[in-house]
Amino acid sequence: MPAAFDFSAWIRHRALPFWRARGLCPNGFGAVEHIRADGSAALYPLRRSRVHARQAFVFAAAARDMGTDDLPLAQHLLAFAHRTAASGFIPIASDNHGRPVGDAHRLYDLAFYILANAECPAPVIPWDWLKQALAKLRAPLGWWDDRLRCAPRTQNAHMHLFEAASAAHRATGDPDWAEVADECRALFLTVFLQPDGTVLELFDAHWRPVKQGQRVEPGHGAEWVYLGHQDPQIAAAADLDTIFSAATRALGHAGFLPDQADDPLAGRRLWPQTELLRAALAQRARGRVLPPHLTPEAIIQRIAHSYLTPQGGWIDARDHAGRITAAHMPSSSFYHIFNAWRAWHDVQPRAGLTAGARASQPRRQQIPDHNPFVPPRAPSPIAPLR
Ligand SMILES: O=P(O)(O)OC[C@H]1O[C@@H](O)[C@@H](O)[C@@H](O)[C@@H]1O
Repeated sequence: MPAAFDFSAWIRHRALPFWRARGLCPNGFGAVEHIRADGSAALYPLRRSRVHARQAFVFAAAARDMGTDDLPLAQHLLAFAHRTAASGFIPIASDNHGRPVGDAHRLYDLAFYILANAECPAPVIPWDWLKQALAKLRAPLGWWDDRLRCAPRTQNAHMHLFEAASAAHRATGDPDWAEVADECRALFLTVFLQPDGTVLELFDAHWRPVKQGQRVEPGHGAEWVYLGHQDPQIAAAADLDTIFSAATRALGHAGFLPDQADDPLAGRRLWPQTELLRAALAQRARGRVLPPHLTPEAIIQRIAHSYLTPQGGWIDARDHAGRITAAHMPSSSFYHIFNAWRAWHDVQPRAGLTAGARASQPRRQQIPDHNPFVPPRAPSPIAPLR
């Protein structure tokens, strides 16, 4: 089945202009936390630190892969994120005057600082600063989730640290980042991944799974299938087919991944669907024959019609019955969408390229501006650009 939805045209001509126009603080204090359903930027809610870094990643990636002029914007966002951490600790968030709020120094947020820095052709944040920031969270095995060593410890933060450290190693060739990735990989293979292919989320200080609140997020299983496919050591050591089967066992009747497995009333955010798309692309690249409802073409159509808006925004969450539950579009979801676009176009991470060579090799794709949704779809509840 040919894909009717033009993902590239949507990203270039709808999403990037929409988020450039509305997703940034007009006073220069980073990215907004979300855009409201009426299309207006929400200027007052606190902006989580990860949001500036994730949007920096997206704009740097667009500059690199699509040849857009977004690199200065990415650099501005990441430099702002860095400034909010002038104390040496990454705040939980910043306010609409750019002031840091909290100093938890979360591993999860730091992972996105590292990832965005690696995406830029030259570091915006000194790599040594990022290494020191990580050293503040060092644990006997892995890293603490924040500087207060709050429990439970999470696989999620280490999954994103694995992604970021791998990117930092590709960008710099620095073996220190390879060591960070090695440790996260080992944790995945020996602690997080279960024999039945599920991935547990929560652990105590000694990496024993906690019982209370323990859960399985199939979106994370799907994410590991893609990350594992990109990583020869995981691909050799883990059974990606079993992980893919475990994640897709949770699929609802309409073909969407719920946020949580084993809960018939679980809602479904946008991001598990983009991770399912990446996992399906990985499985196909590995020569697996996918059932019709799990082909990448089928998944992208479902994403386009259930979540993406013609204006370049998104409906971020629906409940188990498909009803819209998100009142706004979080900026943080663009990172997932852009990564899915990368996988869809098989844009591979490029190892061994120097920063200068990367900067001079943007993929200047010519993408015509036409309706990315073919055939025309029902009007979106999101207001058009004014
Ligand atoms: O909830 P936000 O910040 O949009 O993040 C969206 C999701 O990203 C994924 O990669 C995971 O880390 C999830 O646990 C997280 O919920």
